[in-house]
Amino acid sequence: MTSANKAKLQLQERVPLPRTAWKLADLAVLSLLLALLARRASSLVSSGGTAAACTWCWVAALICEAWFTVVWLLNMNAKWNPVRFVTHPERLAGYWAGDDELLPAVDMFVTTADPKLEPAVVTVNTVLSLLALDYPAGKLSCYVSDDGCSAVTCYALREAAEFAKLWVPFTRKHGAKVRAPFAYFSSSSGGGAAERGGGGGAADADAEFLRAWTSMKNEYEELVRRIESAEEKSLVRRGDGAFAEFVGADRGNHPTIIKVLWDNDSSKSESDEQAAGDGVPSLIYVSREKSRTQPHHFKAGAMNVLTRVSAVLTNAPIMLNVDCDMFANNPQAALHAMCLLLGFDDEVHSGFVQAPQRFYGGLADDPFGNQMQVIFEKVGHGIAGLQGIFYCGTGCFHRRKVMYGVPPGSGTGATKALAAADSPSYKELQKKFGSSKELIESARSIITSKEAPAAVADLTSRVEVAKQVSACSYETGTSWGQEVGWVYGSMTEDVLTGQRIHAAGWRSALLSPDPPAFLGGAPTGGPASLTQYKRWATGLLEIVLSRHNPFLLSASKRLRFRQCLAYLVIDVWPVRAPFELCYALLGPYCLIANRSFLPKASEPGFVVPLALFLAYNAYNLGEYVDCRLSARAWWNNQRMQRITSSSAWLLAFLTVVLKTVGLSETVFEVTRKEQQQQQGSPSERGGRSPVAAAARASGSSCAAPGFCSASGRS
Ligand SMILES: O=c1ccn([C@@H]2O[C@H](COP(=O)(O)OP(=O)(O)O[C@H]3O[C@H](CO)[C@@H](O)[C@H](O)[C@H]3O)[C@@H](O)[C@H]2O)c(=O)[nH]1
Ligand SMILES: [Mn+2]
Repeated sequence: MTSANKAKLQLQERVPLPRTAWKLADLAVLSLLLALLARRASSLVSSGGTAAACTWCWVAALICEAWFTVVWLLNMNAKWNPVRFVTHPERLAGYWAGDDELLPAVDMFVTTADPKLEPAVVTVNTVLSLLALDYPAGKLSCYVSDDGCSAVTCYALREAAEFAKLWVPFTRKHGAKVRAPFAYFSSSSGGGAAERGGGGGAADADAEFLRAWTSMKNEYEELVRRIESAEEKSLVRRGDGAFAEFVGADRGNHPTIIKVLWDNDSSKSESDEQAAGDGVPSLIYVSREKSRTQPHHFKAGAMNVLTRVSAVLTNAPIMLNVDCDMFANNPQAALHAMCLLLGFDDEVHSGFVQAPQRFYGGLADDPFGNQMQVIFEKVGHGIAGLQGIFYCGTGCFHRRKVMYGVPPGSGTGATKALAAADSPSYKELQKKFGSSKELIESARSIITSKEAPAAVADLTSRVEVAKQVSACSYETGTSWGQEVGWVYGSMTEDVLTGQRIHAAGWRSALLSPDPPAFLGGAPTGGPASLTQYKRWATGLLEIVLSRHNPFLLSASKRLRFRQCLAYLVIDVWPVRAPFELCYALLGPYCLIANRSFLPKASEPGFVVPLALFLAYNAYNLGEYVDCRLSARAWWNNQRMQRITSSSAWLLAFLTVVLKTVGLSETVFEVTRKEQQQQQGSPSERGGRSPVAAAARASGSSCAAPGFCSASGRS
């Protein structure tokens, strides 16, 4: 083994997590389920059709219980061999011999769709946290897709680009632990010298830091104030023409608007004494063309436009995508991800790198059951041990070539020469990627894994080309939305797209550094949360009923069988609804009709359902305890599970039935994002917070500037 390979191995470790006791518990519940089925089947046979209504109940119960057993088996499979990935970003320097130039570039995508449901301040915080990541700024570019076509969002980002010139150097200089300003100012302290490690000349340094902190906080509050007072109409009317393109633009019908808000390259020529290192990453605003006559495919469509726009501008080999409300919580997130993208001997192991969804500001004990901590912990790590974690739509690093449909094995080592030899023809590329010459050339360089093409010198000079590839009609007759890019046809484009990648033979890696790489917002209200569950369930059933059904992919492509079963754990959500509802109604029905669907307490057979009830609930509660969650959270989630199943999942089931018979269409209902504070514990985040203290004193529940005033909106 070469020394380079050794260094590679050390960037990450794949650590199997032992769970012998859990496996025994899995089997115990399974045997009880089987015993229940066996007893029920045998008593049905022996009763031989006496007492018709009773038999009817028992048959229904048998069918439901058989289904529950299938669901249990699916979950068992998904959880059986969990793994964890440990990443060592500090070793990256050794890997490259300290030459940052060798780190791959990353194009970062943020999507926003509605300035009302997704306030611009939220998006701005996400963008700022990405711009301030610990990574060479010249290697990062941030693209924001605005499906809302809002001048306010564009204005907010333009202001954010200005603020970033202060913010990025500030966070780097002081080693800020979290780089979304709202989270930083609600958790850090201007007087917290300890936070920065103290050291010699501490008093002077402290005074200087306090000055810098205070002035930065003022700047941020000013930024928030400007954004919140910005008005669509007056911006558009403004004389300077900066927002001229928004005049008369209707969000469902308008030409493409692309604005280079900041070009990192230009910072190098500028003698800006503020700019530390190589300055601030580029920031590009994109509002793709919309027309009422063309489908726009919701988020998947937006992601594909960003993929193409970035291809003709910066063409980074790695793409990071986050939702507008999901900020980078760990400044080293990109470096940790690189450990997984570069750290395997064979890149097949990390076709993409996904951080589990974690939420900030969530309600205590998860009353709406939408934080899904146990699922991510148990099923997430379990699937990571199979072919790899699912793509969750946000907090994910993709290889561009994987998105372009390149199968594993091409372009590495010995096969590299081969791939170059049968480099696809211009015609083939045109058929797949569409007519743009620039896009075809950039795709060719990605597919053949040639050296990264020289970056475009001046981003603005390419805007016209970028507009061409963002047109509504660009995808017509190409492979976009099918074999290339984000896949169309499901409300859960993320699961569908990840499935295609796994079916191509790639594996994926789970990114779980401490602190978590990204934090997002979860709905804090019942209806929003149920709407979200309904959309997911709709999308999942759409997948099951399409040609992307996991069984078909497993039979015809390289989706592993156990991974296929793992996908089914979530794919069957809506299908669970009718069974769970039926079983829940059996009890009341039997009470009213004076029947029973369970053995009487005096009968010996009673012990099986009783033991199952106890074992199943103890198992579930045990999982919550294992994830350091409260019994209250367990109870809340059990309750929400019943509600979700009999409302959101059931409606999703019916929606897809209606869609299948051609009576309705499915639409993506955007989740409302709330402006709220970061609720990380101050001690964990580094010290007391004067802002929080002030907020407490004034009786306000919100500590983050700019996040209080508007919370009444939701
Ligand atoms: O037409 C649209 C609709 C949505 N979005 C964006 O898509 C993202 C996700 O939308 P959201 O309403 O927040 O949905 P969630 O249910 O919270 O999202 C989860 O589920 C989605 C699939 O249903 C995934 O795409 C997301 O990444 C995942 O976080 C947001 O950034 C939106 O701005 C668009 O860009 N265009
Ligand atoms: Mn969301």
